Amino acid sequence: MLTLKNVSAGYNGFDVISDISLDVMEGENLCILGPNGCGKTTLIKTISGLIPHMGTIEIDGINISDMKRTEVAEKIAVMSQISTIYFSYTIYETVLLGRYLHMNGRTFKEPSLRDREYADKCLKAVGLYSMKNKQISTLSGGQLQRVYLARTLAQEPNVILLDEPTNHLDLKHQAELVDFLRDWSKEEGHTVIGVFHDLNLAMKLADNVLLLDKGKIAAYGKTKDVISSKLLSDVYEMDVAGYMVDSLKQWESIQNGPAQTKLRKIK
Ligand SMILES: Nc1ncnc2c1ncn2[C@@H]1O[C@H](COP(=O)(O)OP(=O)(O)OP(=O)(O)O)[C@@H](O)[C@H]1O
Repeated sequence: MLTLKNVSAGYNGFDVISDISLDVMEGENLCILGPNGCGKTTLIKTISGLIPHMGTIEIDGINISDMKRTEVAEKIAVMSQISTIYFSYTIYETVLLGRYLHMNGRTFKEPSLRDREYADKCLKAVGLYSMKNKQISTLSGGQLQRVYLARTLAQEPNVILLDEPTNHLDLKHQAELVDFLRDWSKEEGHTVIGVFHDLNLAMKLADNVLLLDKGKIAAYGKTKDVISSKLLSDVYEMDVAGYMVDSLKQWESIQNGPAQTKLRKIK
């Protein structure tokens, strides 16, 4: 569905990612992992056509360099990171912006019944329907992140690209997002590619993992194979599995340990 062949890209004439080749199939969840500054966001920006690249990126066999930006946007949607809000729209209006491509020249003020129904469907999917008339400037980081997810879904893309989509979400909403993305990716014609720092979430979501190190592929393959590989610890320069097991032991000791002194609720 999405193929990269020997892709390199960067800024001001310097490559940040180089020689990236991958093949993402319909129904697949691919997680991109790697330490800070290794080029994960740059790879997402490259796939979405935001920065120029060398090499080939194809979607359904068509080179994205031969497609108009609107044609790429019909196939690929990027769930943006939270940025400064300059204009305050309502949640509903923000999600409706995701319908722009489907509006065929109609203005933002006159969405069709289908546009409105689809925006509502996306709002229900992220659990924000009941507050759809709130201004986005009044939302918490986690709520805003869910609005952006709804806007991305409203675009009705085949491929969703996510850059650290869970960084403002509480534990429950992280788990819900991962479940949601897994289900969404298994619908016909869908694929999810996401950057995650949380390896546990990546393990829950990913069919395959791409591990980046200094802009190059350090490992690429089935999630279990990449996560269990020694390369993971080499790239992160720490004993990743040991760290995870230690954390788990602490949780186990809490679960199995003696009753804790009762904490008083502060009123
Ligand atoms: N707009 C830009 N102009 C110049 N250099 C940039 C730009 N954006 C990123 N870089 C550089 O490219 C490199 C990779 O950055 P990128 O944001 O892709 O990394 P990342 O793996 O997503 O990092 P993190 O995990 O910290 O979010 C870094 O050295 C960064 O300084």
